[in-house]
Amino acid sequence: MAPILELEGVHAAYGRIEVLHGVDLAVPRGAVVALLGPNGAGKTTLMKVCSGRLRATSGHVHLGGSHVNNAAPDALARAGLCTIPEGRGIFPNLTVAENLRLSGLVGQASAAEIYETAFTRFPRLAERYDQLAGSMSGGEQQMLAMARALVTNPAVLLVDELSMGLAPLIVRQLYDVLGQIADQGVTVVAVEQFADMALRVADFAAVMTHGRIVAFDEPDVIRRDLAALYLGGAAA
Ligand SMILES: Nc1ncnc2c1ncn2[C@@H]1O[C@H](COP(=O)(O)OP(=O)(O)OP(=O)(O)O)[C@@H](O)[C@H]1O
Repeated sequence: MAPILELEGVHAAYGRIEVLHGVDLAVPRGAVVALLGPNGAGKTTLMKVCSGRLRATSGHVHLGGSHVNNAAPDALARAGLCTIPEGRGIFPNLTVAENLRLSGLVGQASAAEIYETAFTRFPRLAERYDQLAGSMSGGEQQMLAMARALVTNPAVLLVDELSMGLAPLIVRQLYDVLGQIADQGVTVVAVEQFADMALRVADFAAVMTHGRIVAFDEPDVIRRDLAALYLGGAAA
């Protein structure tokens, strides 16, 4: 089956400094792909290119078979690509309910449908319906970010550092939910520093160092080779 998200020879830069040096990545439809790599490897930059927040200077990005290099973030969202950015992208001064209603606009769902989707998956958010998002715990905020993504009914979900600032137990629970979301047919790409957590639910893992993908394989293979890949970079 053709990959749902595919990158070919993608280069990207901040000003004159190139950060992605020819990224090739094929994300199979319905899979969970963990995108691993050391600090500064370019993982977040790759997410930005995929979600239309940074233009590739060359190369190709395909979503569902369509060429989407220069597509704007809102057009990509309508095409089924949803991003949970580093820092979660929620509105801290709005309530849980308001945050959910805003995201639902993308899919044109009613408020009742939005709440049902979000609260079925995350009952704890229902208890905090009127609470300001910024006053919730980090784990609850990440649940809200995931719920906001879910209500857009995405085909592909890009998640950047789900674990950021959270206790390992919470991270484990959130990854379990991500696995359940994937079981419903959503393709997931999860950028993660804590390789173990992401590899537990991943179908495949990609390792990025120095702006290139240096390995793509099943989690057990990547787990075994991870240290060498991080250190060697160009070894694979
Ligand atoms: N807005 C920016 N302007 C200039 N350089 C940037 C910018 N954002 C990132 N960089 C640089 O690009 C490189 C890749 O950064 P990126 O955030 O993509 O890496 P990462 O793999 O996600 O790292 P981390 O795991 O630490 O978040 C780094 O050298 C970083 O300093």
